[in-house]
Amino acid sequence: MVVISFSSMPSASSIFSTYASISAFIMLVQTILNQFVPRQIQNHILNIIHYYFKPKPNKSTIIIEERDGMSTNELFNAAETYLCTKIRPNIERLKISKRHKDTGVTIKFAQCERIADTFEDVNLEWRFMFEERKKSSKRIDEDTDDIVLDSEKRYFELCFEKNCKEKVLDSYIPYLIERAQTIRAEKKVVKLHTLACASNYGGSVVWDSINLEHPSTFETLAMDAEKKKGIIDDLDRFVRRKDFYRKVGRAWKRGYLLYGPPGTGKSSLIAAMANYLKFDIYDLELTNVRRDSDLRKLLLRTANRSILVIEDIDCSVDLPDRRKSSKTGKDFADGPGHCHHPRDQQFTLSGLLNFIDGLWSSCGDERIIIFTTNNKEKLDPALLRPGRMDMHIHMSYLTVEGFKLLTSTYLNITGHHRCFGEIEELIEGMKVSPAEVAEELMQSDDADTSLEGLVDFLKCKKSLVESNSLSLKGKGIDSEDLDGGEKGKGVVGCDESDVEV
Ligand SMILES: Nc1ncnc2c1ncn2[C@@H]1O[C@H](COP(=O)(O)OP(=O)(O)OP(=O)(O)O)[C@@H](O)[C@H]1O
Ligand SMILES: [Mg+2]
Repeated sequence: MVVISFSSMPSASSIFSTYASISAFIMLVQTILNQFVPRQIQNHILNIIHYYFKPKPNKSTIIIEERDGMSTNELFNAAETYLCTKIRPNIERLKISKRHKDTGVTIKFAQCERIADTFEDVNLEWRFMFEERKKSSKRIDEDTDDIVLDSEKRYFELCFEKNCKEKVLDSYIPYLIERAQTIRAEKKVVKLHTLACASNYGGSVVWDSINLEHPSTFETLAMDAEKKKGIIDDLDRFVRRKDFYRKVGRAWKRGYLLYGPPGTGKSSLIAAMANYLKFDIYDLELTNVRRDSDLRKLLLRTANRSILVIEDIDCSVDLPDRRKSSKTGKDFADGPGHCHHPRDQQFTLSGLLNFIDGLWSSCGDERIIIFTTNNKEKLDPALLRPGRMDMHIHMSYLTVEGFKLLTSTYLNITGHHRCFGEIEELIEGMKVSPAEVAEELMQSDDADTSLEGLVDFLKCKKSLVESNSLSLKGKGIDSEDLDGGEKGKGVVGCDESDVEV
């Protein structure tokens, strides 16, 4: 909610509705004084009348201070961010700074400034002001958690015609907040939060963050174009559906399950999603979490507009299923994806799922959760049931279309190359991951050498696969059975059983 204070005071001139009536009044007084009062006293009286009755501009002023008590005034920050995009050459002094983790410089005003703006035909004048404080006041810097001494009071004055007050409050201020959010989102550095052991917290795990430098984007991902568009549209729909989620009474979260063989781009897709949405990633390494209570603490310390990632869910930790853990209270089943738990591991799949579906998702907004696995069929059914993961995305082996994208990003080849025919035939007849091909394309600066190397690599892999499958057939084993359930090698895309909410 925005708290507003106006600084305009009722003036004597407000007694008169127009400038014309004030002027008429002054002329009348002057005529009377001319007849009865000596010249010197006349001037004195007229000065007083002018002082109190001079026509005042019909303006309102909003004051936006930097602090509201001890807290930061978000409107001040929004105004500062917004106005820095309106800086004209006439501004003489600016402060610029860059912290270690920033990608660009931050611009701030260095002296009192006036900046004009217009919004739907309303003329607005901003004034940046600061005053020396008699006594410095302490505050905590929200970025660094350091205690800072403020020796000056900084604020903005926003002046406009009085009759535009409603438009300014109801439309211009929300517009300014939204613009500032967009500007900040564009400049935002995506962070990767990983688990670290904090010795000063009794050895418990805490989040530690670094800038996410992963350059993966949707443009560089070798995927079927239509499926890629499907994922982008899904993300766009998710972020703009705040009111929808509220209306239907659902927590504003979305779950994705990425599955497929190693090196097909599951982690790259996560990075592409984070870079696209500018959401931070929380990489939850389950093997480092011992108890449900630790998990809860960690999840509650994740921020809004973030992606919680649990990679290799089938093998990162043995997660006993809900039924067995609730009945026996101890650790559990053998079988696919289940091995014996270490004794001190009091961590359950139900703990994870309950918390994610329940309290965690209702405690924040715009949460995305992504599980990845190489073996979807080994996952606990509790994870796969409809409604749990909203979209199942199958990342599969390289297609010809994917190969074309890789050669354009890695080798800048957009047209044809003499090796393409042979490579495409080889790719169509075998299972090769984008990671393997990408690795070959990086072998040389020279495109011809890289592509010739790729042909050799693919031929070699093909003959290896063929001789392996021959020897397996000799032992009566179907090589398809050893392929982690990967059926065929269709393009990367959504499963037929994808669940859409
Ligand atoms: N679909 C793809 N498009 C473009 N590059 C890809 C793709 N898949 C893999 N790569 C390349 O291969 C590397 C490894 O891929 P990535 O780590 O995303 O695979 P993964 O599916 O997560 O594998 P794993 O199952 O082993 O975790 C990436 O850094 C990227 O360079
Ligand atoms: Mg991965």
